Formats: sequence, C-alpha cells, structure tokens
Amino acid sequence: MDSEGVKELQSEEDMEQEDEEEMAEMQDRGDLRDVEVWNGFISGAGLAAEEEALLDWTPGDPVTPQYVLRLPGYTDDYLCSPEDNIYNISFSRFKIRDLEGGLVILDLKRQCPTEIKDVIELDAGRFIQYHFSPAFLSLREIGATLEFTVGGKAVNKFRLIERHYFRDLLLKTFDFEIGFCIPHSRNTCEHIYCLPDLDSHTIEEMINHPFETRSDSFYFANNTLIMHHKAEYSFS
Ligand SMILES: CCCCCCCCCCCCCC(=O)O
Repeated sequence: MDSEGVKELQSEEDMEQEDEEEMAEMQDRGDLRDVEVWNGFISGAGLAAEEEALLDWTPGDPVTPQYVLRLPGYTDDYLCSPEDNIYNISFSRFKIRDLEGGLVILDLKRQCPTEIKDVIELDAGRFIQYHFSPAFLSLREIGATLEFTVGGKAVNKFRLIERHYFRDLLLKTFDFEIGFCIPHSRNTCEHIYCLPDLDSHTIEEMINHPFETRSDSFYFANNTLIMHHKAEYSFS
C-alpha cells in the first residue's frame, strides 16, 4: 500500500450520538452512574474496577476498537506488549505540517536499512514527548505523515485510534483506517487532524502545564490491538 490522505472515519457527532444512545439504554436499565465518565471527565487516571464493569470488560478480554473508544481517560499502562506487533511493523518517519500555511512543524526520521527487516523490534520506543510552541494550539488542520514498513505477513484492516486528553478531559478522538498492507512493503500515509476548538481558559492551562496534555495511540490489525504508543505534549 502506498496511500495518501487517509481521512477521519468516525465523526465526533456520530460518537456523541452513540454515547447518547448508550446512556439512554443505561438509564432505562437504571444503572446510569457517572455521566461525567461518558463526557470524557473522570476523577482519576486509569481504569478502576467499576469503570471496567461499565465498559463491560474484564482483564484478559481482548482490547477491541470499541473498548478503547469508550475509555474514560488516559491509560495508566500499556494495553499490549511489544511482542503483540506480530506483523513487525516498523515506523521510519513521522512528519507534521500545517495544512493552511504548508509549514513543516516536525520531521522525525529513523536511520533504517534499505532492506526491510522482518523482525520484531522489542526495543522500539513507545513513549515520546513533543515540544510545540503555543501557536500550535491555534492551528486548524495539520497533516501527519507516517512512513512504516511491514514484515512478511499481510496486515488487514490496519487502524489507528488516537485519544487526546488534557488532564482527564478528552479533547478529541481520531480514528484513521489505514487499511490493507502487503507483506514486505514500505508505506506512506498522511492523516489529517482537525484540531478541536478549545476555550481560551483550557488553552492557557495547556500552555502553563507542560506534559499534562497526553495521548494514547492504539494500532489495530483485524480489530486486534497490536501496538500502543503514548505521548505527552508541551506548548510553551
Ligand atoms: C491539541 C489537542 C489535540 C491535538 C491533536 C494533535 C495532533 C498531534 C499529532 C501527533 C500525534 C502523535 C502521537 C504519537 O506519537 O503517538
């Protein structure tokens, strides 16, 4: 696969409608608890037992796209291990550009052998801190180009779900369908991020509190979680 312009699949409105339906069902059943949880506000990070129950998930159950789309906050831990990347997907470049002005904001490249290696990278970094300027928060749309190689097995339904939070407030969920990737391929795709409209108080808080803005990136193949990356952001 060598695709450009992967789009956001599920709109915020669709997700809100799904949440409203879920809440209405819960209300009918009489088990509606913390409405705040479903609005993206929780009082503590990670999953408490009652949150797992609310999500209808018990430890050991597979982590599905539906599950991560309902997470109440930034996770305390990684929800899969590096060994779960059975397709030996290896990221080689990550570039961010402002779609309006065309300015490249970030371009991270990894030194990679010309030949695609079909080995699992157990030491691949899963956590990164990004340093942006306050002006980043005024951007409307950014394009994030991802370059990666795939090992000997074809990847079906490759999908990235990314959840961005400031503290416990869910800022936005991005859901990108990357699709099918052929074995031993080198791939490029660009995801378009429409940045959320944030109120001035939240923006000020995000600027004044570096690395309290965080994200979980969940990568799925065939609805199975194969990679989980975490990131923190400063805008000062
Ligand atoms: C300001 C709140 C929403 C921000 C959306 C910013 C998009 C940033 C793209 C970078 C995502 C990289 C994630 C990662 O490296 O795991």
